[in-house]
Amino acid sequence: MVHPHTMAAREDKAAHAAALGITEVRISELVERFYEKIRGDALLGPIFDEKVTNWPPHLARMKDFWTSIAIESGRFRGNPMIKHLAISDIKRIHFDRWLALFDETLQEVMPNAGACRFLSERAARIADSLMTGISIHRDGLPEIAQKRGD
Ligand code: HEM
Repeated sequence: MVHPHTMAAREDKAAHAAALGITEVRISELVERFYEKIRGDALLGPIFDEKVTNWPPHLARMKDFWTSIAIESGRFRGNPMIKHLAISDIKRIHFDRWLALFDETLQEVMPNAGACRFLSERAARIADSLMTGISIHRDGLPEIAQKRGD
């Protein structure tokens, strides 16, 4: 049985998405257009070209990912941190460019400012946590290094 609290949270999420006009069709459009821009981008295109050899499954996963975030939890099962740790030389500038293209696509696809803001904030938060994870993986925790005196 699904726990009643889980059920309530699930309904809240679906209701929130519906109120903002975030639908599966719009998420699908968002993902398709966003990765078109990414592939044509001078900074990000080459990174994706190297890693993604088969686009349809990647796009399907990303649709599941955004559906999980915005409409219905549990659609996506994956490990974004591991995937991004495996990209050498990924830096803040890449995330900033990624977020700029994402925001641009939101404006084209989503029906109102509230939907754009919601998805933009979620993307920015995830980008920050990926970037933090990548920095710690590379350089260790600066506070700990300081306490060690190195
Ligand atoms: C610097 C910017 C970024 C680059 C270059 C990048 C690149 C990639 C690459 C190459 C993959 C692996 C594809 C594959 O192996 O099939 C991937 C997967 C993924 N990315 Fe990113 N990404 C970036 C930012 C983000 C951000 C900000 C998010 C979320 C808001 C995100 C969400 C994901 C997810 C959910 C996956 C699938 C993970 C999985 O399958 O377990 N990415 N990304």
